[in-house]
Formats: sequence, structure tokens, C-alpha cells
Amino acid sequence: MHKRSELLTFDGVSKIYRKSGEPVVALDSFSLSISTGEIVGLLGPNGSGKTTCVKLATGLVSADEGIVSWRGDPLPKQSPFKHLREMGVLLEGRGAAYDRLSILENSRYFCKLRESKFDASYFSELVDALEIEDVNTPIRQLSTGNKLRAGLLGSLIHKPTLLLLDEPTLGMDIFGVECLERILQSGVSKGVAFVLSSHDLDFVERLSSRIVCISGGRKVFDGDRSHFMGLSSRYLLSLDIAETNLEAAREALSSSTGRVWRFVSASQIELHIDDYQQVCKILIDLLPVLSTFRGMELRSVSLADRYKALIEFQREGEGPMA
Ligand SMILES: Nc1ncnc2c1ncn2[C@@H]1O[C@H](COP(=O)(O)OP(=O)(O)OP(=O)(O)O)[C@@H](O)[C@H]1O
Repeated sequence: MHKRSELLTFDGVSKIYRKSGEPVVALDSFSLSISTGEIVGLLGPNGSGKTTCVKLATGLVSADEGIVSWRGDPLPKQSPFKHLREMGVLLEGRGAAYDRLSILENSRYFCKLRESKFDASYFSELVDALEIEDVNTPIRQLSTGNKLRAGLLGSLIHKPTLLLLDEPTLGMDIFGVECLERILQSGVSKGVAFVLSSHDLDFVERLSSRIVCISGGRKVFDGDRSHFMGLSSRYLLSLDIAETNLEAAREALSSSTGRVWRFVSASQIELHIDDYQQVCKILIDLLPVLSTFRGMELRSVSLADRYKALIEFQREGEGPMA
């Protein structure tokens, strides 16, 4: 196993934009540290500050307060782009590729820009890994998913140590997503770090070892994925009920199981359950009335469920959970 070293750090960073003369706090006293060999899922609702993080890390915007550092050195105000030789970026599902150039021409150009030697065999390796069929067509003539593959190749070609991938699966088909997963898994085994800023929560759940959650520009969770997944119950039982008096049905269910069920839609009611033993007990209690429901689903709670609960908790005015 490689020895971890710190790559990117945000220390008490705040970023305030101006919209029609009014201040917009995009990030508020935000601290984060990314080390080699980890895949970090950066989650947050629309407008919570994720893209701003990526822009600050790449020197596209500068912090109003706090310090952004690369390998322990604050990004210099005059030339904040030097570290990009070691960083690959995909911003808002797009690479920085030039539309009129082909994938091959873009790759050569980006290597030159980052003062890195173009490695033809590594280029072929990436073309195969991303299942790219044509490297000579101008980017503008490619389909959306293939443009994204081109952007990913462009962000990888100079062999970066950290990749910031903002919406890396946007418009990508399932085969492309699988290619990307293999690339991430192979990269992380060699010590490369990845930050996945994405609304594709299944993708984040499958790959991330750590979850960072932002809400309203503030960090509300930072920890192992297993910790994040363990924040609340493990199972979700939902029933499709055909009752005309739904509230009465809910009360009957609550009294027969001793639990508080909640409505998720006009005819669906659900219950969070902590562990498998409790699931068994509740199902036994429900057995006599089970056939009166229109349907039943029992599933494990997903990262999307946890994330939704955390953000709702924040919106109700609570503080950070971890
Ligand atoms: N150039 C800008 N000028 C003014 N306000 C901005 C600018 N860029 C971002 N903002 C505001 O800053 C806040 C954070 O935006 P940001 O793009 O970082 O969010 P995000 O988490 O990436 O959102 P999304 O999930 O929708 O991509 C939002 O309120 C946004 O409107």
C-alpha cells in the first residue's frame, strides 16, 4: 500500500460572488483535505458550492477568505495554475477540449500546455479504456457522450495525481460509465486521488471511499462512506395501501408494529428499520394484514436516501452532523 500524502487543502475558505450588486456566499469557512489514493464523493444540492470548490482548486477564481494549498503550499496569487500539471479537471461534465481539434490533437496540445511529454502508448491505453472509436474527428462532430469521453481523456493524458471530476457521468451511457469506473479503480490502486462532484448518487455510492457533503456553502459531513451509510437505519420497508382512510391505516400500522410510519406519496407509506432482526419482527407482526396491501417493498437504504435525509435535516435548521 502506498503512503498517503496530502495534495489539495482548503483551510477556512470563503467565496462570495456578486449577483446584481448583492453578495452571494458560495462557500463559507470551508475546510477540506484530499490525499493520494482516495476517491471522495463531493455531494450537495444545486447551488451549494461544489463547482466553486473545483474553480478555487484550479485557480479559476480566488478565495475571499482562507487559503487553498497544493502539497502544502498556498496557490500563488500571481500564477495559480502551476499545480495543474499534476491535476486533471472536468468541469460541469465538460473537458476543456477545443471543439475544432480532434481528440488526438487536443491530447497533444494539453500535454504541451502542461509541460508533459505526450506518451503515445498511454494515449492508446486511454483510448482503449474509454472505448473511443475515432480519435481524428473534430470534437464538435462527436455525440454528447463521446465529447465527455474526449474530455475525460484530456483530463487524464498528462498523468495527473488528482482528478477533479465535476458531473463525469452526465450524458454518458452505461458502457461509458463502466469504463470510467474501471479507470478510477485502476488509478486509485496506483495512488491517484479523485474528487467526484456528481448528482449521480449510485455512481458516487459504488466508487467513493469518503463522502463530503456541502449545503448552502457549508460542509455538513466529511467522513468514510461506511460512517455516512451508518448514520441512520439500514432498511426501508414500504407498503402500497389501497385504504380510503389513509390516516386510519397509518395509525393502525403504527399501533400494530409500535413504530411511526410516514407517507411518501398519496398511497405509499414507509418505515425505516435499524437492523435485520427488527425487520423480521415487524414482518411477523404485519403477517395477518399483509395481503390487504397492494404491494410491499423491502430494500437496503441507499446513499441517495441518506443524502436526502441529511439535506432535509440541514434545511430544517440543524447544524453539521459530523
Ligand atoms: N459567477 C457567479 N456569479 C454570481 N454567483 C455565482 C457565480 N457562480 C456561482 N454563483 C452562485 O454561487 C452559488 C454556488 O454555486 P456553484 O456553481 O458552486 O454550486 P453547485 O453546487 O456547483 O451547483 P450545481 O449542483 O447546480 O452545479 C450559487 O448560489 C450560484 O448561483
